[in-house]
Amino acid sequence: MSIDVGLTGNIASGKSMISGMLREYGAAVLDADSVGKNVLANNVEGALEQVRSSFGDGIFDGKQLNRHLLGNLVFGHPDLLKELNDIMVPIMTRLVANEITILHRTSTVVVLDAAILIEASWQNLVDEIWVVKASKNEQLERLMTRDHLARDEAISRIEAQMPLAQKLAYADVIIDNTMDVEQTRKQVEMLWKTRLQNR
Ligand SMILES: CC(C)(COP(=O)(O)OP(=O)(O)OC[C@H]1O[C@@H](n2cnc3c(N)ncnc32)[C@H](O)[C@@H]1O)[C@@H](O)C(=O)NCCC(=O)NCCS
Ligand SMILES: Nc1ncnc2c1ncn2[C@@H]1O[C@H](COP(=O)(O)OP(=O)(O)OP(=O)(O)O)[C@@H](O)[C@H]1O
Repeated sequence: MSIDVGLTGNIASGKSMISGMLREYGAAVLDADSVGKNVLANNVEGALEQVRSSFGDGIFDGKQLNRHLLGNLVFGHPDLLKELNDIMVPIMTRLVANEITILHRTSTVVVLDAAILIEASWQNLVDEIWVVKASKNEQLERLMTRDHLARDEAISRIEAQMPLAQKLAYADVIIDNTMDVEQTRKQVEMLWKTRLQNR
């Protein structure tokens, strides 16, 4: 029997690191950030044109979308983030659902790595929800380092997301990533062995 795991948690909490570990054990991983990037890079269903007509030419360098500028715009303004989500989420939902079906042709375990899993109602696409826990300070430090963001840019990205406490209410499994990487790896190894390995 196959299984779909929705791996969520807030920005820079460690989802990609954990999905990378699950991939090493044998899971197929679908990264929602990559799906979103593909939608805009390839103008899937006219998304890029919709973004230009909603947000204007100021976030483009010629024909090229400046993702950093769009991020600075929407993450500071909930109404604008909603406008972007209204364009992106329906398109991404179709792609994510389709991709999960395709991945199941070759893998029994599929992990959907998505910060917006609950916000996008993708909990309906998976069997279990795993939530990664990190403190806001850890998110902030890791985000500034990873994405070379200024403190205020990083804070606005963190504050734009559904609070962790709300996500935890949906959790079948909680992964504590507040310690060092080895402590997290031990939890992931145990979860693989007890919940996924024999699928
Ligand atoms: C606003 C955009 C252009 C900023 O691009 P940028 O390259 O700076 O960031 P990137 O896409 O790598 O996202 C970084 C992180 O931001 C957070 N994030 C991204 N989009 C959202 C969103 N709509 N709501 C809440 N958090 C988000 C996630 O934690 C994500 O991992 C981009 O994030 C985007 O197109 N977002 C809408 C599509 C989407 O929801 N993607 C995320 C799926 S999890
Ligand atoms: N326990 C940890 N200790 C130290 N650094 C960590 C730990 N966990 C993750 N990191 C680092 O923090 C950064 C953020 O982790 P990661 O990219 O996995 O987060 P994410 O949840 O996938 O973020 P996003 O929502 O933006 O996709 C990475 O540079 C990662 O190497």
